[in-house]
Amino acid sequence: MSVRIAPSLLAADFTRLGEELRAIEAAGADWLHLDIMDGHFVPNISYGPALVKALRPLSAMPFDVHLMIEPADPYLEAFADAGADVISVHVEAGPHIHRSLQAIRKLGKKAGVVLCPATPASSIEYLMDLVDLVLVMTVNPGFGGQSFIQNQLPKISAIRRMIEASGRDIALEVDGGVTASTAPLCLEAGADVLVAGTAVFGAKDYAAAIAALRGGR
Ligand SMILES: O=C(CO)[C@H](O)[C@H](O)COP(=O)(O)O
Repeated sequence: MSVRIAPSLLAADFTRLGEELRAIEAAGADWLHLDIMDGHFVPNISYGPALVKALRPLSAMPFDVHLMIEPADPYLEAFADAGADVISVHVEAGPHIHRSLQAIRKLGKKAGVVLCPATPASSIEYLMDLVDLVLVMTVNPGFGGQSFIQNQLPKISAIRRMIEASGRDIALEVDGGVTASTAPLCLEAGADVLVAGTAVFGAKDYAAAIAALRGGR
């Protein structure tokens, strides 16, 4: 299974975002992960579609937009227009997740569903035909630099089994506290996309940090 590394912009130097984006791409990053926070669904505020749009011309990497916002539906079009390739919504962020996922697909984008650490794998059982990506949060969303919640590993494995059973091409992404030490556990459990903020942007050598996360895969 190929591994894709998606550095999270949240940990980049905000005074040099264009340079940071070019640096991670040159260092071998596969995707750019963009964390959108609303100060309501999560206790933090990050940035919005205007930033996604400003960065879009600077990179050919797929833009992986993680919406930590409630409600999400009124903003899907703005992120699609801004240049997102994948748009992910939280299963906990609204009563009609099927509608949100269908709306993302209708905008011509890949649809992702995200689970907070306390949310069981079974919550997405009836969504497998509507998603192109499942994102398992291994921290409670809202902040970078938190510790990896180890008990999410069986959930990652359970979702890998659900994906295999679906027969569909669905990416399995992990986000939160992913480092060179925790990355192999995530890959062993069945993840194939790793989001890392601190472990990449906090490193002196981005290429070495990304290679360490990939672990030779
Ligand atoms: O979604 C997020 C926070 O809600 C971040 O993507 C995530 O926490 C990455 O940061 P780090 O790698 O430093 O843990």
